[in-house]
This record gives sequence, structure tokens and C-alpha cells, in this order.
Amino acid sequence: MSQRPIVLCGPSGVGKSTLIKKLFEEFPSSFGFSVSHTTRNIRPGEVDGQSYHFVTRDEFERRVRNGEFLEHAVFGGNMYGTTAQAVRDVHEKGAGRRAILDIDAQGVRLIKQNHPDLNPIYVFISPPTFGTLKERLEGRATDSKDAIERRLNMALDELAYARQPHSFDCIIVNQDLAKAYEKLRSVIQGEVPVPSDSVPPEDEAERLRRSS
Ligand SMILES: Nc1ncnc2c1ncn2[C@@H]1O[C@H](COP(=O)(O)OP(=O)(O)OP(=O)(O)O)[C@@H](O)[C@H]1O
Repeated sequence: MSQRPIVLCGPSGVGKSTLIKKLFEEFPSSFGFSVSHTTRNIRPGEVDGQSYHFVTRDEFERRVRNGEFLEHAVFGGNMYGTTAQAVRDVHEKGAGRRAILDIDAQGVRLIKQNHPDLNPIYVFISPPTFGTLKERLEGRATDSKDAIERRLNMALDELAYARQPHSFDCIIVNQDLAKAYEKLRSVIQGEVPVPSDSVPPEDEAERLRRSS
């Protein structure tokens, strides 16, 4: 198997975690997640460098200025992010495991601009329709109404980016989970060319949200 990192991108609720979980179940020691940086305090039982890289806000901001992060965000007043080095470490320090990244379209743009040496395989997981995505987010029952609204608004950008030609190596529409998983596995195992699906055109739900 090649060791190119895998970048999975797609709107929240499309099924990325579900697909990654299946991969880990089938190949328990082939893949690894990168260790994120955070400014939050270390909790009992956590190990610096394993759970997270715990750093001060000054240190975090210095790394942001250096362009080290593929993505970073603030949650509950603390900063979290993934550095390019953390992705390289999965391979170099993780006994040859292959890095899987679950990142948003903005993160994909940053890798392409700032860290092309990572040379990942870019896969976009698409919902069958925008309306289906809404149903999945509501059905998951883990997100507040506000969070669902935010995620659906963000999904508009993700879908617009994925509809641009050549933004991803492969697009997989997650309609039937078993079929989507088979396709993902083929892409990862380098059985290329795996025929790419197309991001579906705007449906009524997406059109209404874009115009509101
Ligand atoms: N093909 C599918 N058909 C129907 N339901 C699905 C399918 N794939 C995933 N789901 C369901 O959709 C919901 C969202 O999936 P999941 O949590 O994996 O999304 P995600 O893309 O990882 O979201 P986030 O980025 O917010 O973590 C879950 O309840 C999951 O069981």
C-alpha cells in the first residue's frame, strides 16, 4: 500500500466518521490520526504528545504565523489545530501507519497552497442531495438546532468547492454506505482510476439556503 496521506473532506454529517470507523475496523493497524495541538489545560490521564501537543497560546500563535497549521479553530476559548508535521509524524513515528485527515475545504486549500509536499490523496464525500444531508444531521441527534444551521451553511461552501473541476482526486457520493465504503477502500488501496462520482446539482433545499 502506498503511504500517501488520505484527506477526507465533506460537509459535516455526510458520513466521514462512519466511513473512517469502518476502515479502522477492517484495517486496525494500517491507519493513524495525527496528534493535534491545543492551548487547553492538560487533563488527568492525558499524555502530552499523545492525546494532544499541549502548548501555550503564544506558542500556538507563533506556529500559526509560521504557517505550520493545516487548520486551526477556537472551541470554548481554546485553540486547536493540526500541523503538517503532525501528519508527517504519523508515518515517521507511527510504525508506518498511514495518516487519515478529516478536514474542511479551507484545510484542503491550505495544504495545496502551503504544504504540497504532503501529497495526499484528496477524497470528497458528498451527500446524495443537500436535503439528505439535512436529514442526516437532524437524525444524528447530537447537534443543537443552531449547530445544525451552522453546519448546513458551511456545507454550501464545501459543495461549491467540490464542484470546481480538479479540486479532488475522487468524489464519492455516500448514498449507500456499503458501496461508498467499497469505493473509498479501492481509492485508498491505489486501485486507480476509481471512477469518480459527481457532486449532485443543487436541489431545492440548497437553492433556498443559498438565496436566504
Ligand atoms: N450512507 C448512509 N446512509 C444513511 N445514513 C448514513 C450514511 N452514512 C452515514 N449515515 C449517518 O449519517 C449521520 C452522520 O454521519 P457521521 O457522523 O459519520 O458524519 P461526519 O461526516 O463524520 O460528520 P462530522 O464532520 O460532523 O463529524 C450518522 O447518524 C450516520 O449513521
